Amino acid sequence: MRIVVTGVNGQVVQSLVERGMAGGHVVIPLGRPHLDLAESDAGAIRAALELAAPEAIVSAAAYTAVDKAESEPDLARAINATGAGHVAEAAAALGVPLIHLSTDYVFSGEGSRAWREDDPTGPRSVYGATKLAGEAAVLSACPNSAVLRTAWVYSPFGANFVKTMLRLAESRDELGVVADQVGNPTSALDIASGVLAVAANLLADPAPARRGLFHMAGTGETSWAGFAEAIFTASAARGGPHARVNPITTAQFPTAAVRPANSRLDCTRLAQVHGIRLPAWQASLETVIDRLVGAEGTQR
Ligand SMILES: NC(=O)C1=CN([C@@H]2O[C@H](COP(=O)(O)OP(=O)(O)OC[C@H]3O[C@@H](n4cnc5c(N)ncnc54)[C@H](OP(=O)(O)O)[C@@H]3O)[C@@H](O)[C@H]2O)C=CC1
Ligand SMILES: Cc1cn([C@H]2C[C@H](O)[C@@H](COP(=O)(O)OP(=O)(O)O[C@H]3O[C@@H](C)C(=O)[C@@H](O)[C@H]3O)O2)c(=O)[nH]c1=O
Repeated sequence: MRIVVTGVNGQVVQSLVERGMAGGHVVIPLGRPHLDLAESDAGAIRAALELAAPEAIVSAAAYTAVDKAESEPDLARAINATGAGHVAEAAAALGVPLIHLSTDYVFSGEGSRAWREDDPTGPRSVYGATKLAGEAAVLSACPNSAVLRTAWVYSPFGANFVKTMLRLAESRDELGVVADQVGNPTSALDIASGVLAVAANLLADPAPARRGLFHMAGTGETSWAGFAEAIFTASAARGGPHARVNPITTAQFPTAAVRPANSRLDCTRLAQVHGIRLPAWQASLETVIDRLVGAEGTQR
């Protein structure tokens, strides 16, 4: 496949390049200045994508700074909603399938059951609200699309919770980490493999049943505190940085944006329709820590 992906330095973009090339695909990252989701109009976005001659498009660029979005709602909306809609319009005009990524933060966080695709949304943050608007824009502009909601993404690339924990542990013996927000940690490398499989399925048979909204997250759940403990156990086993985790409540860790307490995603539909189930998050974490913590126990 010849896949064009929006963004260059993003976690999912870099994972797609790595997994795509390993699988014999051509993956072309398309980023600023040629494709700026905040600045480019619909015509410029379409021209940039058309020039790259995709067989499928992956929309992985987004405004992902959850707290900062609270004070930059217009920019977050321009990228996550308007920009995503323009990418979808282009995919429809070019007649190629589109895979668009979205988030667990579209949900309110109430209850304790894992969220299904048809559950009511209720974002608590600007980031979540703009991503939800992006989903609607994509689904209405490009019928041959799959919107994949994922969660708690980490990888050897970019910025993420795993790298933050390892960095903080370089200078602290103990860290307070919230224990009352629960979700599904997801490796961007696993997302990349899942995205490639969905793209191949849509190219082979774009039946309406294969399109639409899907949840795609790591198998198994934990809290941020549980995730941090697993990170430090895996890092310590390799001689890397580690700290004691002090489980705290959300109220004890004030942030600009409200995060869902229950972020669990039910990924049954993806398994039934596309035959895809991501690995257990603990196994994928080991793979990523292997790459982040060097043989001599230092952070790479
Ligand atoms: N990170 C997470 O925990 C989660 C992420 N998601 C979703 O998954 C997708 C991928 O996330 P992830 O890989 O972590 O994202 P990152 O934060 O790692 O990367 C964001 C990407 O978006 C690009 N970008 C930002 N602003 C613009 C702009 N104005 N024009 C063009 N590109 C822009 C960045 O550009 P550049 O290459 O120039 O840096 C970068 O490639 C996103 O849709 C996100 O909402 C869903 C759930 C969890
Ligand atoms: C750094 C730190 C965070 N926390 C808490 C704050 C928050 O509730 C939780 C996660 O913090 P972060 O800010 O790293 O993660 P956050 O930016 O909220 O991560 C989210 O990113 C967006 C893009 C998504 O789509 C979501 O799925 C999710 O992955 O951990 C602590 O309790 N202690 C700490 O030392």
